Amino acid sequence: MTVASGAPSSSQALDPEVQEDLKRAVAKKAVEMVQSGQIVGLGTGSTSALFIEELGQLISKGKLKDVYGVATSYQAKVLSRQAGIKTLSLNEVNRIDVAFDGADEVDSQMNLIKGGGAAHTMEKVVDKLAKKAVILVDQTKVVSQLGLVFPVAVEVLQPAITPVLRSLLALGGEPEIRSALRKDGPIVTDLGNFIVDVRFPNGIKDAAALEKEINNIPGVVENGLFTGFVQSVLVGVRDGNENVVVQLAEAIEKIKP
Ligand SMILES: O=C[C@H](O)[C@H](O)[C@H](O)COP(=O)(O)O
Repeated sequence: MTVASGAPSSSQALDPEVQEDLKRAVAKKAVEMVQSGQIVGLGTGSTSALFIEELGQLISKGKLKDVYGVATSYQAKVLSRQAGIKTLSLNEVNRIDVAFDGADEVDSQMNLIKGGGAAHTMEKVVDKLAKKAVILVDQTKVVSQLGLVFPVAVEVLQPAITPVLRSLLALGGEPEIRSALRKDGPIVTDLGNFIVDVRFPNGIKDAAALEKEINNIPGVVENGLFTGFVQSVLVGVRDGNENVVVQLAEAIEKIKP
């Protein structure tokens, strides 16, 4: 299965309303994968927010029972509460059956860039602990090479920011401390750290190696490259007839930008 021909390439922006329709269609499809009694990892971001809303509706209609969420962020926790989904902390569960999460970029190997919402550290913990991680994206997120458009988010301990910036430069990146829209100065994550966005102007050739290299820098908490463990991606696509189609890719080499 490939993403439908006629779909705009990932570099082409979609009308925001169309993109929202694709995300909604993916969220609706994804909740069909949840079963009663499951513990579900809940990602962060606009696509995950739609998933949480749809999941809450199934729970409130009684179509799903005894489902608990494990939230990856403050946002996911608040949205879950609003949607009527009970959440448990990671320390209160002995398993996560399945995690649903968004992404900023996905390549054909199902490697990801995440962290546009600065939540990638706990997302990586929850997604990797889950028996299965399902990634929810619209067609604009599918790329031929990671990093050509989106920077890699790196969560950094505040006192280590300067040496970490130096090390990221030495890796060939162009690091920039993420600043807040409505606050002067850097954003501080749910975990109390800074975020550095690192651009790699020629794209990322070996995402798995770069993920490890960045995490080896002392002072780095976690970076937004997710490599080698995702096996399911739901992609919302607008086909040649302008219909919304949701495609499930379940093996590497199955997603084409
Ligand atoms: O930190 C945020 C997350 O990694 C999000 O899952 C990612 O940025 C995708 O978000 P959205 O669904 O809003 O594009």
